[in-house]
Amino acid sequence: MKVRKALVPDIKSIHKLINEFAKKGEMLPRSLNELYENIRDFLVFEEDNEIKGVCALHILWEDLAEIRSLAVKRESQKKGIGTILVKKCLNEAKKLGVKRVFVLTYVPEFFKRAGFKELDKSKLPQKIWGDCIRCPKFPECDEVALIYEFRE
Ligand SMILES: CC(=O)SCCNC(=O)CCNC(=O)[C@H](O)C(C)(C)COP(=O)(O)OP(=O)(O)OC[C@H]1O[C@@H](n2cnc3c(N)ncnc32)[C@H](O)[C@@H]1OP(=O)(O)O
Repeated sequence: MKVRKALVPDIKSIHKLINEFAKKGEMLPRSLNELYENIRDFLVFEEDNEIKGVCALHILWEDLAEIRSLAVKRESQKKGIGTILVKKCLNEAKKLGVKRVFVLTYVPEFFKRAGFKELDKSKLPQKIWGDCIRCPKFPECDEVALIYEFRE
């Protein structure tokens, strides 16, 4: 078992994993193009030569990053993989010097267990809404915003 940076040959598996959940409305879809362009944001959880989980950390501004596209294969859920991936992304954000990491999600309870606090979406800077125009739900966003702040 290992968590590692995603590689180009992983993208098709990552695409399938994310979009299976996206088809059911559980998370936002990602195109192959977006995945290749942002590959350096992605971590994968690999076990028995299979990608069982994926998560991305996207830096947005001097003091703000976003955790995106977290997905764990249905049969591998509830074994701690999602938490491991989120913690790795938070560690990376800390190392990079980012002070706050937010998520937009339909599973706020999972992120609360990982130390995130719920936040009024309107408190997030305008900059983050740039990507929302491509979201199928725009402008009726029903995701919950949560934030993780590192202590000084
Ligand atoms: C920013 C975004 O990307 S939001 C998109 C999130 N992704 C999805 O919703 C896609 C479908 N869901 C999944 O892939 C997974 O269920 C995930 C990623 C949400 C959770 O991954 P898992 O590996 O199952 O989580 P993990 O085993 O680390 O669970 C940690 C804790 O959260 C709880 N938890 C897991 N999923 C959920 C959930 N959907 N709602 C509430 N609590 C949850 C677990 O019960 C566990 O609690 P415990 O510590 O008391 O036992």
